[in-house]
Amino acid sequence: MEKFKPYVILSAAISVDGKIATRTGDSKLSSDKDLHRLHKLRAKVDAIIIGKNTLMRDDPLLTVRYSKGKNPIRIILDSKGEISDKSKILQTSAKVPTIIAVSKKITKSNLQKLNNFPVQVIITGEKSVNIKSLLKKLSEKKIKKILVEGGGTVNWEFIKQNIFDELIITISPFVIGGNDSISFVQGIGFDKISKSPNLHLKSVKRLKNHLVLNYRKV
Ligand SMILES: NC(=O)c1ccc[n+]([C@@H]2O[C@H](COP(=O)([O-])OP(=O)(O)OC[C@H]3O[C@@H](n4cnc5c(N)ncnc54)[C@H](O)[C@@H]3O)[C@@H](O)[C@H]2O)c1
Ligand SMILES: Nc1nc(=O)c(N)c(NC[C@H](O)[C@H](O)[C@H](O)COP(=O)(O)O)[nH]1
Repeated sequence: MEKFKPYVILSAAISVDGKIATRTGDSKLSSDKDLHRLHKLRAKVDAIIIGKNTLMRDDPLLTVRYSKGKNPIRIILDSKGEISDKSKILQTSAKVPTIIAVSKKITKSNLQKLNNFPVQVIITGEKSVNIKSLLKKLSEKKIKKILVEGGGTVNWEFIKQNIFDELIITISPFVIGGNDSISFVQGIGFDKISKSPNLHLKSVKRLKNHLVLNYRKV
């Protein structure tokens, strides 16, 4: 493990066929019990990372609401700074610390839009956000533990670049199917099983019809 890197947990709720959202972007897979578990976990990390598409589709708050505890810093990967100024994340940025990570592709007007809010903008990467460099900057800010809450494109980047330590996956009792629905891990994927990270199944917890699997990278 590189010394500069914070501890990274990838988290998702998947259908039994490995999807995190339908082709229309409907992603409500967790049960209330599972959301309580998720919010407890949020309270134990220093920051949460999501991708721009998840923000645009879900308009999340990424706060701790179903359990007690502090809100982690919210970090959005948004290469061109395209998120809406009406989004809940920007609208609540005075109350919850928020970082928007962008690349050099951001336009002046989008940078100006983000700077109208009390968020920190981190510019790294040529086309998309350079995640390794971002993690290094976050570790310099004493951010030690990060929860990555997807979506599939972001998950692939962390897995492809081998910059995660743990996976916490809830298997929800639904089957979604479809070539155009979103998988837990998008991107081109590995061409050989041997290229996949090796995972050690650390625990299995049953929450009624939902199964919470905790894997560590070997
Ligand atoms: N069920 C779940 O647990 C769960 C969790 C999260 C998201 N979702 C769903 O996933 C869908 C969105 O997933 P997605 O795969 O389309 O998008 P995503 O949320 O992974 O966002 C991808 C976008 O992030 C931006 N980005 C910037 N730098 C990047 C980098 N270095 N690497 C990767 N992305 C970078 C780019 O604009 C990119 O297109 C939504 O429908 C959401 O509801 C489900
Ligand atoms: N564990 C989990 N189960 C789900 O069923 C689901 N849809 C997500 N999705 C993660 C993504 O980051 C979402 O946008 C936030 O879970 C919404 O977060 P808020 O409630 O607004 O805090 N995550």
